[in-house]
Amino acid sequence: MSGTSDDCRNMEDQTEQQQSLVNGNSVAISVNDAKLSNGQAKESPMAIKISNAYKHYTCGQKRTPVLLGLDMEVKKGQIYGLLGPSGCGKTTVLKCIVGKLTVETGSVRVFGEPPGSPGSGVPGPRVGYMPQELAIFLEFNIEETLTYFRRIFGMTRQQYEDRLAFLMKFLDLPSKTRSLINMSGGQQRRASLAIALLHEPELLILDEPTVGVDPLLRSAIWNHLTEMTDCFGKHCTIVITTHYIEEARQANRVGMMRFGKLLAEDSPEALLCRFSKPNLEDVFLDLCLQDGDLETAKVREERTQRRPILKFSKKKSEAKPKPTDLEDGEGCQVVLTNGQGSRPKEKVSATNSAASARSTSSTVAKYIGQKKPNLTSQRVTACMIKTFNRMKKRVGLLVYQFILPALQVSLFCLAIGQDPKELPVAIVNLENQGQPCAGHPTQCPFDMTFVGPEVNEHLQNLSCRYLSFMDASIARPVYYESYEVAHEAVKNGDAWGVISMGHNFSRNLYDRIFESVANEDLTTVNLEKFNASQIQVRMDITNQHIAFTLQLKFAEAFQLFMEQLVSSLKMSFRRADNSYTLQGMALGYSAMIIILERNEGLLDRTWIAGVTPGEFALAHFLVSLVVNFLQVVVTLTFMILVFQVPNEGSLWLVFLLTMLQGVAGTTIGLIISAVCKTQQDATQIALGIFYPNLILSGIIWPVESMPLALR
Ligand SMILES: Nc1ncnc2c1ncn2[C@@H]1O[C@H](COP(=O)(O)OP(=O)(O)OP(=O)(O)O)[C@@H](O)[C@H]1O
Repeated sequence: MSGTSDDCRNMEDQTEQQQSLVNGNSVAISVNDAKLSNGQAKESPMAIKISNAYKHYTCGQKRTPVLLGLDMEVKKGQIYGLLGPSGCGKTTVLKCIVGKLTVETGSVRVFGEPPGSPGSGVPGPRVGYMPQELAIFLEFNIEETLTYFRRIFGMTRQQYEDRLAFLMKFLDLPSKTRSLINMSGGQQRRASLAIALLHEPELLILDEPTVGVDPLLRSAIWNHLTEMTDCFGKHCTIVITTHYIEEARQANRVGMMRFGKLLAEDSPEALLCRFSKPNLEDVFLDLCLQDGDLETAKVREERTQRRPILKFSKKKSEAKPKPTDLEDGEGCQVVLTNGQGSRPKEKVSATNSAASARSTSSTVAKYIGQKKPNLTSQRVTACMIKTFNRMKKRVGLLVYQFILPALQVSLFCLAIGQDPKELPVAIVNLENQGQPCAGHPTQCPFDMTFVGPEVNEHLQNLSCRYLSFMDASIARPVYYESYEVAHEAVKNGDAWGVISMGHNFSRNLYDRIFESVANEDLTTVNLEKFNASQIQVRMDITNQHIAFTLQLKFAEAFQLFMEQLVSSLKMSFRRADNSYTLQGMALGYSAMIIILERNEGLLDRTWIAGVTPGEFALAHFLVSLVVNFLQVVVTLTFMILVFQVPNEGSLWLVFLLTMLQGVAGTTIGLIISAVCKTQQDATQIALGIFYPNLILSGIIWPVESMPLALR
């Protein structure tokens, strides 16, 4: 440990102006900012100002307080190190700054405006954000990743090429075409940092950027950050959180945070001086002791209750926490460590500092002061290209997108809508003593004149002729000698129904037809003969679909039989038309897309880069439209060309209707994606929607049979 009282006195001269108290009304000025001009301290404009911020998270019934009257000030051109133990609320503060979260009481101002306000540029190109999680497209390579953000930020190709070359060298990244998934954890974090640095924003928000980075590179990163704030009229402001408290010695100003408030905020030197400690960790420990070390969760809870979070009082004096008294720094000693974590002025030699300076001078100025430009189409295009690229990378998804619909249609056409096969049907033909009809003629002679059954063998055994029109591949006849036995077989499940015809079926049917032709009035037909000429059908309707199919087949056979018979009698007969409607529902693929991006942290990054929810949704909608178009083409091609499903109307209307179904599916998918946090939730909701849709759509049962309200 070494130090001199002269050093400390110099420091005190500067820190007199700093007043680094959390709730101090005096203006805080960092060491680097305390430049004298005409003998007067020139105050840098404020980049970030957080006043009396309160916030809590709600998880079910549980409210977790996170910010408890936080005050924080960051001036333009500063590197601000936000330090504190895990869970104290650092990330929450950063998210409030970039506009991802809002505070419940108090205010947050970035460049003088609330984040998210129109024209503030935050979220947008004025800010570069590196979240704690990786938040990168792992299936992309570095170039593809940075190109996505280049499009969002509207950088020219030349600017991008220069910056890419610099970042590759500076961050020691491997080949720009290597997939991120094949990189080490440290390389992935550096790629994530490259995204935040790409457009050289005015405000850089870095949430633990040096985790998993080796000391040499960590030092180079700090060096670069320092250059960014030093070289351009102090326009670039950096807020950085880190677990390595000592590396924050290189910041212009540090805020020490605990339990949702700042215990102290000042330059590292001033803090070391005031507390007479050799390092910032010891300073933090001292501050914790002052704040009430070993403060248990219970004590904290009590403190929270004393000062309710949802207090809308504007009286700052009531809400602010007790300031840490740093005023007693008189006579303190500046304690210098052995060069580790020295101030920016004593830079650690950066491996690529020259490259850094070159690059920054060539490109930074182009972005400084740039407000959120009106680049809607550019950002939508960026999101669309990114989504197409992601699809291209995921072969499985591509298969899902285009091959699955074709497979589904094929399965649908093969498995659904076909007639059931080989259904046993009990036949009781008493006219033929219950025996099969082998040997009986089934054809009427051409141009036969009706002369009566006695003299025309072709009109005998009409029961057999009727049975000959039955499609045996669907209704397989099983002959029984009595109705009772046949009925028993149906009851036992050996047959799906009974067709029975009486002893004199042909004669009675002939008489019935003859008499109706002669009298032109069916009501005059003898009732006994009428009954004896009927074909009796009794069905097992436990499976309604099979029962309906068989009834239809029996009716079709009867229609054909009568058509032939009546035409042989030179009578007219009108045949009814059949129609078959196939209805399908397209499933939108989009239900998972937003969830995946959100869970990977990519969505936040995209928001903070300035893409609005509307632009993001539009991009996904347009991509879905293209996907739908191809799906519909594949589906209709299979249905119409391969499976020959008849289309009686306009093909364009069929195409349009199918597209509209796809659009409906996509829209539902986007809504599900927006409201669900996990893929499991989305799957459950999608399934939950599917069944009511299926049941109410009329596919299974006609809508006409439903209660009016359901229709
Ligand atoms: N979405 C959330 N819902 C409920 N609680 C949350 C949520 N996000 C954070 N928290 C809680 O809020 C507190 C502060 O979290 P935050 O991430 O801001 O801490 P941190 O200081 O950044 O921690 P670390 O250094 O470990 O990243 C923690 O107790 C955390 O569990």
